[in-house]
Amino acid sequence: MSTKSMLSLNTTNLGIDILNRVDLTVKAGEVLCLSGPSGSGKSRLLRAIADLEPHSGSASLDNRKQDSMPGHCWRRQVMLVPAQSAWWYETAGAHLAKPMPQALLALGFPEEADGWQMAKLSTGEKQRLALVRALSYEPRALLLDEPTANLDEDSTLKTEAFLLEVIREKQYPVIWVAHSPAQIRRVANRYFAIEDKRVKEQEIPL
Ligand SMILES: Nc1ncnc2c1ncn2[C@@H]1O[C@H](COP(=O)(O)OP(=O)(O)OP(=O)(O)O)[C@@H](O)[C@H]1O
Repeated sequence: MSTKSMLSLNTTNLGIDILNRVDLTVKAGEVLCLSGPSGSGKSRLLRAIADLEPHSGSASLDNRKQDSMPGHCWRRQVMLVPAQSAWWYETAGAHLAKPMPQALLALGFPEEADGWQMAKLSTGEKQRLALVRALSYEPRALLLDEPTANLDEDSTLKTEAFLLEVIREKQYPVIWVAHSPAQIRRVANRYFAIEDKRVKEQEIPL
């Protein structure tokens, strides 16, 4: 059964050493793309929002504040998919909170992928599996760190289309770190870039 959460993801005066005063509001179903030079703090901003990194200021899901709950409860709701994920179990399927046959199929996995040995998966397969794992936990917001970085053009387009469909259906607020102007154009509702230690809104590239 599909459950819509319709929550907005907010940051208020959030800061880390290399980023100042980040105030973002991402509405339900909205994709906010974020770019910036290498080392400008994109991944660390996502980690701070996921409460995995010390920071000042706060983050909230509607009126529920990050610091009102234990970190692991917050992260179940505000799900970070890092550029590189850690894997604990022997098989792909063992990492999923519930069977996800449609998502696996949509991301180009064959039916038997559930039983695949993690050690044999390619980087791109792991990246797609990390998205399926995140969705299997039924989060309420997504933080995606370059989710198609290791994928070829065809898989990139497939993955974008799949994510946009899920985001629309579930109405997740999403922060999506992306470098490619073409991808930003395809997926972003709003676009921000890091400049001079600040996150600034920009025109979506033409
Ligand atoms: N725990 C830490 N304490 C202090 N500095 C750190 C820590 N972790 C990473 N850094 C530094 O913070 C900077 C920002 O790192 P981050 O991974 O957020 O960059 P990024 O914008 O995501 O870059 P890229 O596009 O290359 O992935 C880097 O210079 C990195 O070396």
